[in-house]
Amino acid sequence: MPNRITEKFGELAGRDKCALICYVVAGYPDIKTSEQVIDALVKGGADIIEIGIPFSDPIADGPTIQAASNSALKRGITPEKALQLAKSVRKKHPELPLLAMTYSNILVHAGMEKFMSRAKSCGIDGFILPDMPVEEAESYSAAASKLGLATVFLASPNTSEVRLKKIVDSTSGFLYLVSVFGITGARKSFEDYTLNAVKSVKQAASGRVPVAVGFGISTPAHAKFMIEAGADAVIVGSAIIDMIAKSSGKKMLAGLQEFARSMKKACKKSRTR
Ligand SMILES: O=P(O)(O)OC[C@@H](O)[C@@H](O)c1c[nH]c2ccccc12
Repeated sequence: MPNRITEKFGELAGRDKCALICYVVAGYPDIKTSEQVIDALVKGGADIIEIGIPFSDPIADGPTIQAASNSALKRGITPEKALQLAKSVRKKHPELPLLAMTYSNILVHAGMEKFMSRAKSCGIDGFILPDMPVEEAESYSAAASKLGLATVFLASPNTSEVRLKKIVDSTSGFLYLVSVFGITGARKSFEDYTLNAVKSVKQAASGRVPVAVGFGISTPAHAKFMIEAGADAVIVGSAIIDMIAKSSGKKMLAGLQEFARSMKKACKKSRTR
């Protein structure tokens, strides 16, 4: 089922480019600014945006994103307000692939299909639910395919071959490979096991679905490392949230645009592969 995500990957592959996927927390530091953050990242070259819908118990998130989520929740962000943000971004960026990144409790609480249908009407192209294992995703995947929404499933460096096959068969849009063991948060460097994981997941995906790598990526060199291992996209979250926490106003937005530009510049496939 083609949608903005698959079209974007197709367009980039044709130009030997990789996708830069950026994660923002809806409502952090406030709704208006999070929309300006998205504008700045897109201006800098971000290809796909993950809109984080803050949740009270973000188990897979490191301190940076937990703090941002808690701050947004304290300022009164709700799933509905996060979807309103998506709607406003959609108006400004008709072709920008948008993913809702949140925890399955939010969907279950609101009514799975009802929430997904509402998200679709606000311009969301797909979901990433880090706590939705592929083994329990039947009704979620059924609702998504009925609505024409992508469901991005996650694999990690120690995902078994059998489970990886299930994830490749079930994921749509792209497959999210978590680069390291542990939680989100900018890392200084990556070890060989990450390199080997990218290669083996790419092999398992065998061209059926793009592979995006996330967790810890915060510099162009990191992006290059993942792309040279075979990644079709890199995902950056905490490094962006850190920049928002450390700055404000026009300076912060200009910094984010420049950061996205420098990361996007590294997102090109080396022809030698
Ligand atoms: O923050 P990092 O280390 O750059 O990783 C991306 C990550 O933030 C984003 O994709 C994400 C935010 N919350 C998550 C929860 C689980 C998996 C992934 C995520």
